[in-house]
Amino acid sequence: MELLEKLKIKPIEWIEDDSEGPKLRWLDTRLLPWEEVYRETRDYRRVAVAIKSMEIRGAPAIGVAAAYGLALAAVYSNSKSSEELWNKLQEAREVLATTRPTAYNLFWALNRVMNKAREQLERGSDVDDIIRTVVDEAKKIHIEDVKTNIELGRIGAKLIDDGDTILTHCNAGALATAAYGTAEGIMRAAIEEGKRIKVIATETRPLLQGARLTVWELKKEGIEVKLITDNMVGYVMYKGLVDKVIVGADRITADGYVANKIGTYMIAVLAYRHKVPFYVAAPTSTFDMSIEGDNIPIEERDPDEVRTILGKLLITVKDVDVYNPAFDITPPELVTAIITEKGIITPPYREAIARIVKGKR
Ligand SMILES: CSC[C@H]1O[C@H](OP(=O)(O)O)[C@H](O)[C@@H]1O
Repeated sequence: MELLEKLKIKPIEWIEDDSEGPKLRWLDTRLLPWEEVYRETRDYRRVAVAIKSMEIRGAPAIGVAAAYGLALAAVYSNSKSSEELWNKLQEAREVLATTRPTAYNLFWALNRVMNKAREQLERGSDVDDIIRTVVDEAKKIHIEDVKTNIELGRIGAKLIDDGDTILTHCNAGALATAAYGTAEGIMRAAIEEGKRIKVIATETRPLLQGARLTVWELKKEGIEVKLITDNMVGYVMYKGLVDKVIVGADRITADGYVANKIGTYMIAVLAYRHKVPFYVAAPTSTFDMSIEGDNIPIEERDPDEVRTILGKLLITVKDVDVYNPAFDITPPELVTAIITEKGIITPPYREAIARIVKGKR
């Protein structure tokens, strides 16, 4: 875990040196940029609440948190047998899996931990061995996410030129992952290589992840960032102020359809119209190889997220009907390239994704 110590922002931490047993600690992103408040728990159900309420948000971060949720369920299950432990893990998986439907990393992480636990169960391992396996797998997912982001950043930085202005949407940074970030990871890597970049961040209505999180994250590290409202993207591109777009992803299908924060599709269309490269940064754990086309489940959230500013200021008639999809879907023809920790994926996507994600030759 020494790698984690070097990173400036650590949004999720597994704490073991506590006399009362291990616990999970996380930065409550809902309170940024005003307050840096850390929460902690030993109860996997509280982790589920943190994911659903978006204290913890961002596809990779959700996966890491859910994996640690299973670890907490195992550690505090008080099971008398391996079968009892397995049943309790299945209950915990169900609670964690029903928090948010779109980010594929959630299901990828839960399945990876459960598969390891099942392997131990089928080998006849005892309760302690299964608990150890679950905790160790969650820790592996955590540290792998950091290493993945760093490698993805290094690979993606090749696409960035000195002097580029990069537009990004929502937050795909350290606050959306275990650390370092995907889209913002590419920005960090480019800067570490000595490239001078500027960032334009969209505010990202309705929950303002761009204004609240991306701006906070980049300013904290001295990275030049300019904030715009979502409806300014067209004019900013019309004026030629954007050299590249880099966004994250919540789920990518086997043929390159990209689910990401609502507003991403609009930006992709504008980038296509203005011939601006539109890059998607995502670890291979975001790819759902079981889906093709735009059949991605899109989360619809509380209407009051649209009716108010962060639940505090009503900005419309209080009972107005609302549509609040948290994500949209960008078709592959609008995506210039998908940057992963295993390489840069370019069209034709179905074949290239199978090669990179599944390692198929
Ligand atoms: C590193 S990908 C993060 C991805 O997740 C965000 O969604 P949310 O804030 O609702 O969890 C957004 O779509 C980001 O691109």
